[in-house]
Amino acid sequence: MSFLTLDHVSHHYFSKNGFTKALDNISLSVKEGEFISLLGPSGCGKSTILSIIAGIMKQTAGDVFLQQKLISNTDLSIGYMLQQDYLFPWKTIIDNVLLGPRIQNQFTEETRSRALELLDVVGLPNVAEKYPSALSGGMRQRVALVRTLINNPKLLLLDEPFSALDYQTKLKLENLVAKLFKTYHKTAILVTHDIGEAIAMSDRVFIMNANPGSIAKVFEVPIELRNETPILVRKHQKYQLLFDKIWEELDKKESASKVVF
Ligand SMILES: Nc1ncnc2c1ncn2[C@@H]1O[C@H](COP(=O)(O)OP(=O)(O)OP(=O)(O)O)[C@@H](O)[C@H]1O
Repeated sequence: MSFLTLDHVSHHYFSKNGFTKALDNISLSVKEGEFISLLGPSGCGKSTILSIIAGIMKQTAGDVFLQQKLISNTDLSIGYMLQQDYLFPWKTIIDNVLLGPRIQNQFTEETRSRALELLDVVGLPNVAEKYPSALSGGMRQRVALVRTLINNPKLLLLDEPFSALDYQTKLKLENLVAKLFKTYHKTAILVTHDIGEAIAMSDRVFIMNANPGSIAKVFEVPIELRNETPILVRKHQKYQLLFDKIWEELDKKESASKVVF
């Protein structure tokens, strides 16, 4: 049964620059516990899809269902993680993590214990009373991950969460997130420009067309790759084969948009 369903979703923006048809008739479904990635040329509507699922923006047409219920803008069962960590510099790490539950009047001592436990799980056992400026980019992004997980969301939306990090830190965080999400059986949608990251973390990879955004092709990641860590998966022959196929598909789109290198 589908956990998340997008049913003929279209979206148009109206701005001072005019009318943009961002999404055209997107239909997809994600199973519970599944990890999918969205890959596609810049401007194909990946972030627009996440904003609609998160309930931040209302689509122009179509419906979005989470566990068969229409998504509302107050749905706390959806967590959203972005490229920037958006930690408040004047608040300690623990206060940053607990900000959401406090605003939602859901703070209890149990929430605090859970926050400390999650910081421990992501390898940050001694940072609770520190300020964000004392942490590296990778550490801050791990705090952002804890802040996203503290509400125990059923669905996680990840918008290029590792793209600002150096390569080594990025691989380590991919590893951590993949392990954590498998352990907690989380359903997730990752937006990325990195083919390797999409293959390494996902069960399925969705390739998008631009102008307007639509789903062009869906690649299933072979089961052997799904059981590997994101670091080891890159050594697999099937990884290379899938990488080449996805590259070819994306290359067609870049050529179609007349970007020549
Ligand atoms: N607030 C907005 N007002 C007007 N047009 C917008 C707005 N946000 C996005 N768009 C347009 O909608 C289309 C889809 O944008 P979106 O940011 O969802 O794409 P994306 O695939 O996430 O891009 P990128 O990979 O560059 O982050 C683009 O043509 C963009 O210019």
